[in-house]
Amino acid sequence: MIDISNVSKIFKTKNQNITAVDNVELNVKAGEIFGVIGYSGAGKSTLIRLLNGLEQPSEGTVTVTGDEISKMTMKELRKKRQKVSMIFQHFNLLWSRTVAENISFPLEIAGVPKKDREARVAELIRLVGLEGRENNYPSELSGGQKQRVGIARALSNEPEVLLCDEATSALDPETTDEVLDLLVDITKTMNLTIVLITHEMHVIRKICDRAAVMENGKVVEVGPVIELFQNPQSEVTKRFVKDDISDDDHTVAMDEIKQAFPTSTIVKLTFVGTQTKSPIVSEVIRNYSLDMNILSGNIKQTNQESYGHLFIALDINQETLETITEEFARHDVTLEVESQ
Ligand SMILES: Nc1ncnc2c1ncn2[C@@H]1O[C@H](COP(=O)(O)OP(=O)(O)OP(=O)(O)O)[C@@H](O)[C@H]1O
Repeated sequence: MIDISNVSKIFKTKNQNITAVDNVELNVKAGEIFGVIGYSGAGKSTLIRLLNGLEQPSEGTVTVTGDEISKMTMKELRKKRQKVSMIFQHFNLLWSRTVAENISFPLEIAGVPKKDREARVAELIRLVGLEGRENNYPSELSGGQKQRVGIARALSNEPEVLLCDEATSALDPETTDEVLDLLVDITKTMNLTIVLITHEMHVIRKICDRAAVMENGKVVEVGPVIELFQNPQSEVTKRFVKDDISDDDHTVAMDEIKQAFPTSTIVKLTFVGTQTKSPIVSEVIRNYSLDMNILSGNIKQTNQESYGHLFIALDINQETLETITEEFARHDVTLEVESQ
């Protein structure tokens, strides 16, 4: 679907050459939500702009749905951008046009007849949940609603690829989640492939299938999101994961916990890509008639799996402990004894 092969982008300024993208090799599969994460200056914006020809590579090739972007003429690129569309952090709406007129704009440029445009705009407005707002101006909308207009506009020409440039960075956490949910929905209903760039691991965790981590223009790590969380390799990935989990609190409290439950066995359950949605903990506790206290925990959800940990205090004998350890293991949950 998308193939980035040995791509570098060097900006030549008066005083220096800046390597914004450094020998990057990436593939994105059809139907995937692929994330690129990195701190400011890592090269994310430059990389995503290479995908629709807003930048041309200094070296290497970028191929999107069969077309090598750097070989295309301006006219071909303009047409291609209807199929590889983009949404932006600051929405980039036309302020003197209403919601409906903003969404209609790319259709006008593509020469779609008025009647077809109106039907398509109405459909898009429904799709992004903006019914009743057709005649409002962008200044009359909340940030989340503005981004919904941006999404509807980007979808008007039925793209194959949607590029998202920090699309939720200007939004509050709740609105961010709503917009992310909308992106997941439209990926499925419209057979889209999404490439998004972000500096927030939360965004990657919530909706991406795979992600690449960038630093100094290079991709330092790439893989399924759950693997990046379970087993981050590079320092920068570890920092992103740690910021998202922020799970240090239990170590501080463990001594107090032991004092509070002197006769209990304290165990740590680790969920590593646990696929089951069934409440496995309560199931095991019920089946073995155990007494349990949940002490602390941090379970996070990726778009498919759970990961994280839970500390619990149990009144349990050794034999049952061994049995439930096996039971949890069958559900991809690891049980470790912290204190007995
Ligand atoms: N047009 C340009 N001319 C010169 N240097 C540029 C240009 N665009 C980007 N750069 C430089 O390339 C490097 C990567 O920038 P880029 O904007 O791609 O990073 P980023 O990860 O998207 O960061 P941010 O999140 O802050 O936008 C930076 O050092 C930046 O200053």
